[in-house]
Amino acid sequence: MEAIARPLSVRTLFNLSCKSQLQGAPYSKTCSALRGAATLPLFRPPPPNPFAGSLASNFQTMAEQRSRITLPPFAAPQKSSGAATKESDKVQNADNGALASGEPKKEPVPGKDFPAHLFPYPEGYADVSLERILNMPQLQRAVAAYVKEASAAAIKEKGAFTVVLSGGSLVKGLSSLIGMKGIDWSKWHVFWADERVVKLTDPDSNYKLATDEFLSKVDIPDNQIYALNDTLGAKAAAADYEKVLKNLPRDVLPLSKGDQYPRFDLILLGIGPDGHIASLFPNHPLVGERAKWVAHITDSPKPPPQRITLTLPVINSAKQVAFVVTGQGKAEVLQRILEVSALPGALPAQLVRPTDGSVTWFADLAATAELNSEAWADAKKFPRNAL
Ligand SMILES: O=C1O[C@H](COP(=O)(O)O)[C@@H](O)[C@H](O)[C@H]1O
Repeated sequence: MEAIARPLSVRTLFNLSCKSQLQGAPYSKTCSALRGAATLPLFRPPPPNPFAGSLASNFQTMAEQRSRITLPPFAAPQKSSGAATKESDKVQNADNGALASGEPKKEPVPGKDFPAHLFPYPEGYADVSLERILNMPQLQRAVAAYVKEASAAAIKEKGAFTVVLSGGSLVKGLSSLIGMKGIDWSKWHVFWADERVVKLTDPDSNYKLATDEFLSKVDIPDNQIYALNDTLGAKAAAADYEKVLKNLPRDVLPLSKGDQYPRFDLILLGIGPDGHIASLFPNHPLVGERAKWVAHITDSPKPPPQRITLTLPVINSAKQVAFVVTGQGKAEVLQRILEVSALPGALPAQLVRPTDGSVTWFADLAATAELNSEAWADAKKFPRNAL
């Protein structure tokens, strides 16, 4: 009797609030906020449902609490019209940097004519979407399903699947692929977006992390897992990795249009709380690297200092790029990446704009807590700096 009359504890109320939202309506960020913050008014009505924005909330089931938002496209680069006359062609060429005499104007060289990291935003116009997913297990399942689909499509098209892994928190998410039916592991070729220049047995090695969590538990042939040569220093290791990529058969790893860079089927990226991707750090001259496929860094702000990394144009040549972002610690940087126009180079993740590919952001609710996605429809461009 006494037990029934006793008021519900604060913790119980919080949990009930979350539970009812889970059962009756999609989870809202109030739910996660309530779990941690006792200062919020207990009975404040929940804010508008973040899954039901005016943008296309075109994916939502009760079994998997998630919503898919297609982001407004990047501004497309101007293309010359096929029907242009000779005169208008000249104007177009002049606009594009060619002199009227037909002699090409010299391209300014990053690092020489202007600071390497202050180049303009790349002119990609990829499809970008954000998958906002309730929690870690659901996010891991969603990422696994997406990777499986990408692998099936690539194997059907060219008999091989080239997938690039990052290190860090995203690797755990790949464990949901283990035991999945219908994946032809024998056709997988695995690479790294970045690697720390340490022994492959070192706890800091991205290879070791992926091997422990995932690669040792699936049947990918060893000679199709392209690890760093850990007997070399950073500079030589980057050159060696680039050589490995260049020597692969082109039916496994084709080149992008223009034959300049490799075109991976899928690149999986995490982001650091500073907005770094792979080992391309904010305002580091390496962000402006154009000539190399793989570059080295010896002063990484995040330890260990010596690393190798794919360069930005290689990332932007991929068929599909997926970001996996989880946890409250990433909420602020995700908001800046998706809603604020930073100086080019200040947030390397903003420079991921594949020329002929798609970008999918997989993020849990904690990581999306700071987004104002309801207002995105009005901004109609990326980043949505009008917000
Ligand atoms: O150092 C690195 O950090 C990033 C982000 O890692 P996270 O643990 O914060 O998710 C990672 O993507 C990169 O590959 C790694 O070398």
